[in-house]
Amino acid sequence: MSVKVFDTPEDLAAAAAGAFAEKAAEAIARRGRFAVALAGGSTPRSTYEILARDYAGAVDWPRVHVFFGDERTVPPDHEDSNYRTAREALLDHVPVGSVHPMRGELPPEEAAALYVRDLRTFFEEELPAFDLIMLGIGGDGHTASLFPETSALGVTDRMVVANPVPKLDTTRITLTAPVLNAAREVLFLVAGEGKAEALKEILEGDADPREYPAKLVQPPGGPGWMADRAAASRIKES
Ligand SMILES: O=C1O[C@H](COP(=O)(O)O)[C@@H](O)[C@H](O)[C@H]1O
Repeated sequence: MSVKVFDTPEDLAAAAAGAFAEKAAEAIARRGRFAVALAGGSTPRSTYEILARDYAGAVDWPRVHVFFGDERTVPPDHEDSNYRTAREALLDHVPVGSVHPMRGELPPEEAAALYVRDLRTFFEEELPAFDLIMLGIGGDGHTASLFPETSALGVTDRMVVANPVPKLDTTRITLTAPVLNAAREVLFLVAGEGKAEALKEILEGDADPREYPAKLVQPPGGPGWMADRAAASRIKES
């Protein structure tokens, strides 16, 4: 598995923004639209800011359709909301074609069911073929809101689920592995020393995917990985 390693988180963010723009141009040239699922958490914020600042005129934004890989069960203006991060950093600044937030303010089962409906309406196919899914990882090996040893990990017959996460005493809304693995491209962004051990286990360890759920993400061609030097400090140089 090859990992692109960057000296700083800023270099990583700049490269990720460039990759986003490149994938968008390719998808729009081939299919007339770019359907992307954004990552949550803090890592991608600077990538979104660079896209808003440096790519405002360089991406055909009205043909970009924005979805989310996961959401916290909070209202859209809450500081923990993945939608809020994306809106503040990117979506308020560029004229995207459509935005599809997960409804974190609703009961999570209802939010998951609504998102399934949203995906079906947009993609009109059994499994959505996202042009790009951006993901992060947690220091515990989770990705999207697929946390270690949680019920969502074994789900193969639903696209979106409400996933109870006992250790956080909450429930998250998340795309499931079949959707992540049906994407044309998946790109992981990983920054910081706190992710180094998990990244090593995910890429080089033989632990079960139930322990490191990011291992479940295996789209055709494999996922792409971009990491800063701190996150990549324990993997074999690639
Ligand atoms: O909880 C989450 O964690 C991961 C990683 O977040 P980060 O703050 O360490 O960047 C994220 O990818 C996921 O979408 C998010 O909801």
